[in-house]
Amino acid sequence: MLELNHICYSVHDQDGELGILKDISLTIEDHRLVVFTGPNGGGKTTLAKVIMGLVQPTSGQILWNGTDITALGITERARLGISYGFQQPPRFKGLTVRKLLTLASGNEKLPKELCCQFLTKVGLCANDYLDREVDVSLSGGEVKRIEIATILARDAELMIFDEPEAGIDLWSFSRLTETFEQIHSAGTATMVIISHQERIISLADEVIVVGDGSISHRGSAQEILPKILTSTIGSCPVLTKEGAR
Ligand SMILES: Nc1ncnc2c1ncn2[C@@H]1O[C@H](COP(=O)(O)OP(=O)(O)OP(=O)(O)O)[C@@H](O)[C@H]1O
Repeated sequence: MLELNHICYSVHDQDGELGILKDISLTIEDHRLVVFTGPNGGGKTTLAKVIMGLVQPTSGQILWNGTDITALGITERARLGISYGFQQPPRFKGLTVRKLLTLASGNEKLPKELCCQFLTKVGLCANDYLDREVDVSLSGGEVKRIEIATILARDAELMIFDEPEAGIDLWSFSRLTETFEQIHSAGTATMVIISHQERIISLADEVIVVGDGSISHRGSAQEILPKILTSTIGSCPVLTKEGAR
């Protein structure tokens, strides 16, 4: 179980202190699929980075399976079973896709068939990609899918995906949503997916709307989706507290 207690994160700019996350508390039970959505710049990625340990909160506490992990870095959290896929994944010149999957899995002898399965789950044909380097020769959508495959290979207990739909074609997207559904129904991992995509939002057990650094709404996809789809107030409607009233 993941618990965030009164998480705040602020930075200093030329105008003084800028609050980016403002007293966020939430609990995510095991094996749930939770979607963070909301307006651009609302704080979703920062919140995910706080969970992964890429950003240290200014105040507040993070508990993972009852252990306080607030002071732990990304490597220690990864060892505890937390995994994060970047919105814009890095490239690794000199590393092949196969090597990356092998490293992610922690199994030096990861069989080719398993590598193929991970790639198939993100809509990639293994024969075309296993021996390619994860460098600039790959397109943005390809790198994105390869990174998602590494998260699957890691078999983490908590998987955080930051806009997995970004740059991915419709065919691969459909394969990817099936993969999320399969993981969810297998009940083997907790998933936090940052997404603006209706199809992904509809998979969620719970949708958490993050706007202006706070949680403005949370509820089932059935409750939240109609508000997002029908609201026409302002540029990002629903997603203000007033929009909900
Ligand atoms: N280190 C920083 N310094 C200054 N501003 C920052 C910093 N980190 C984040 N921000 C700002 O905090 C806000 C939240 O950013 P974040 O990336 O978390 O939003 P988001 O909800 O993920 O947005 P998007 O949907 O566009 O990906 C943005 O306005 C961003 O510019």
